[in-house]
Amino acid sequence: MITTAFILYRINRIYLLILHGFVCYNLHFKIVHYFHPAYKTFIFVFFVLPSMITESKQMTFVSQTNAQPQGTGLVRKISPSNQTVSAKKSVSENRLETGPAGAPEDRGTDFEIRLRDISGIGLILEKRLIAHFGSEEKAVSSLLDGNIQELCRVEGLTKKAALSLILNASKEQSGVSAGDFLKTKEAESLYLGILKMLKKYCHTSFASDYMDRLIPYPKCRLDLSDAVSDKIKTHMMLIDALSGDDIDLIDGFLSQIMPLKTTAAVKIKDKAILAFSEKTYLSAKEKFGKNINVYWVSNPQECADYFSAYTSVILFEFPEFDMPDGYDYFRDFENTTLEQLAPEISLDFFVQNQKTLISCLKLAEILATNSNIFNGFSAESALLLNQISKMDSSGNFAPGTDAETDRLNFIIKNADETFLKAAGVLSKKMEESLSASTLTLDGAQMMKVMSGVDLREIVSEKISKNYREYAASALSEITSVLSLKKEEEFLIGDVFGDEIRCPVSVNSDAASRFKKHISAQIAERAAAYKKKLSKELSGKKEVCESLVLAALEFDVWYSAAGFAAAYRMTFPKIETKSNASFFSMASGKNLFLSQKYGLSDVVPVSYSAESVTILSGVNSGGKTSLLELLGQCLILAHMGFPVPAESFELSALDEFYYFGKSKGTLDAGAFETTLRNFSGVLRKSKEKKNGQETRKAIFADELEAITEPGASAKIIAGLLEAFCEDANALTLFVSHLAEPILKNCSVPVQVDGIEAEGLDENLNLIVNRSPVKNHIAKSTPELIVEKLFLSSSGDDAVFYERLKKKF
Ligand SMILES: Nc1ncnc2c1ncn2[C@@H]1O[C@H](COP(=O)(O)OP(=O)(O)OP(=O)(O)O)[C@@H](O)[C@H]1O
Repeated sequence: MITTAFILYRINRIYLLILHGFVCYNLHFKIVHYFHPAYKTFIFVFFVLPSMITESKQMTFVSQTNAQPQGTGLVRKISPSNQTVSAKKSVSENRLETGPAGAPEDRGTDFEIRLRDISGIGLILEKRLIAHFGSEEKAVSSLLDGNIQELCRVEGLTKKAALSLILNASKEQSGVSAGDFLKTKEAESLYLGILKMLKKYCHTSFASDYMDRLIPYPKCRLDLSDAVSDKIKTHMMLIDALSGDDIDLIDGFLSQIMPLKTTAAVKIKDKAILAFSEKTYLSAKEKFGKNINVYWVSNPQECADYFSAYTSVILFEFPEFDMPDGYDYFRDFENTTLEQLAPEISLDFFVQNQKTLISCLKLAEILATNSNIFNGFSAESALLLNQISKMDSSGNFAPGTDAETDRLNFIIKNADETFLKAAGVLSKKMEESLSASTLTLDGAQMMKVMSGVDLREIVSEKISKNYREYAASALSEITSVLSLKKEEEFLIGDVFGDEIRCPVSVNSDAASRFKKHISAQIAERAAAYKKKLSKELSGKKEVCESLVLAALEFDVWYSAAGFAAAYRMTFPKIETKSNASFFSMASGKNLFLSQKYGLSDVVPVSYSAESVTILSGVNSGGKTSLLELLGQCLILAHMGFPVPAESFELSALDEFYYFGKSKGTLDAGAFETTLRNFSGVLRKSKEKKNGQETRKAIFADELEAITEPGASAKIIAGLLEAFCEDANALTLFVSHLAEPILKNCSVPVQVDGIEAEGLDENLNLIVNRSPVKNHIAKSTPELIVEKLFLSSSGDDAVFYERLKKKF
């Protein structure tokens, strides 16, 4: 009994506990009352009382705000003004407010969210999130802001998991989830179909992921959809104001924006810190070891090895032995920063994210001239853009930004070719000169040759004047082609070697000495530039991070507005007070058909209905498409989005039930499930939310397929009768059985119809896609059979003809 009591205590169910207590008491006092008399007190003090306290706390919290229980420690206070999808009460201008909106849950007032309140966050993840963000408040903010890039950096958190946490946090914040409005699987797939289309307009994965957080809100939380409407309206106005060229530019910039890459673990490979004492080694290892290799050196040989293995050596102290020259010494270890040791580290963030940052800055620049959506493009942003644009992909000068670096790079690139070319010209001149010469030796010269002196020496002497002249001209040509400075000109003096040879060759040692000198100059210049740039950019990282976040968030609303503009959508008018359940649509176009066939090929449909209606009509007349379109409009309207119609008015809803065409005819399983579903809908009709009756739309498409036609008509009639009794239900059933349903219905039900007049010369149905009010339309399947017969041949035509004869 104690065990059971304990289990009940753990699950905090006071009524079960009291029941348990009651049973125990009976058992105990009637049967085993000779047990210890303190048992009764024990049960009450240790199980009933704590349970009552906990339960009463929970009940207080639910009745107060539906927010989470207050606790100690950190929390994010959320006020309507700082919610990501702002819960700011801004009544849409399209709202027909004939009275106060349905009582929203108290989520709109200040409340607190703790990490553990968010579904999916256990103890370990809670700790990791706090460790990563520095505090629980920051972690909660990050979740509510949907900062997926940062969340993905939390240990063990995949993108999928981070997205799911963001959705859960969003749900915790608003108190509602998509499932509160979308009550059937088909309603959910309609919503997912819309999201899929919407996501195609997103330029960044951030925006695409964010779209999952845009859900249809029930009547009691339409304040949240107002915030969405406001955002989309602002961005639609922006799109209207932009020129086609600007739109192309914005689209291009947005497509370049990627999640920011972090540089925390960057390792500098060409630098090393040498320590000559254990103390310095340990401190340097701890402070800089993550980014720069640190070595404890104890002898000159080791020291020399490190000097030659690394381009740059950093010291905080000197050894007792001699060491090579060429190191960077930092006297004040404590105050030396990583950026001072390796300026390229702080530059790395800008290098790695250069494309994204430039795109964001250019986007900010273009938006600043067209709107006030971004906080203006300041002189600081312009400077930042200039600085970041000057870098190449390694943080060096980008081509065209430093004339001297460009000149030096040109030399490196063209030196070998220029030397070879000059050597070729020189050789040719020498050849010409030699072939036009004769050599006459005097007696002394002949004696020299005979005593072993090389004839080349004598020839060289003879032609040296010419050679010097030609060589000088070749060097001057090199100087001019490579735009060499005086000191560089001096360095190429021996590029053709010391001796006169023909053909003339390039002295590879001299050439590589020269190139080494030029490369050193480039490196020196790059290092100085990096140092200067990293100093200028230090402290700008946070500005850049918020700029990128702003650009990503811009993409969310800009893409949503782009989607709305592409399908010429308009904002609906939602009636929140009227007792009537209705919708009224003018010139609507099914989004899925528009996507498939193109907007201009879809015929606009107008239709309005209230309470309970049957929509009858011709096969292929567009009933399913219309029902789907109305579902799209209901969902989008409750999301705060515009709808694909010239105008759309509706009574606000809490729930949407959509039953698509049943796939299994005469399937007992499908039949039973459908009846159970409707029983659930009717049961819920009687439930109240926040003291208000639940307003719902129930759309069903050809429900008759669930069983044989006669029985179907009876079942549907029964369902419609039940819905007629519910003033809060907006019911629209598409059916080919309007007449038998009416016969079986004890209450009058409105029937509208889509009727076809025949086939046109292209065998298209001549049909008015907008239903005629109070009209039972014939299904006229014979028209479709006729169409198939006329458009086919051979065996197919024989088959269709046979069917045709049946009518
Ligand atoms: N508004 C429209 N504009 C253009 N084409 C349409 C429109 N509505 C429907 N169609 C076309 O008609 C086809 C059939 O439409 P739909 O399935 O909605 O008709 P239905 O009345 O439900 O037919 P059935 O009673 O046979 O199930 C669609 O696939 C589409 O190609």
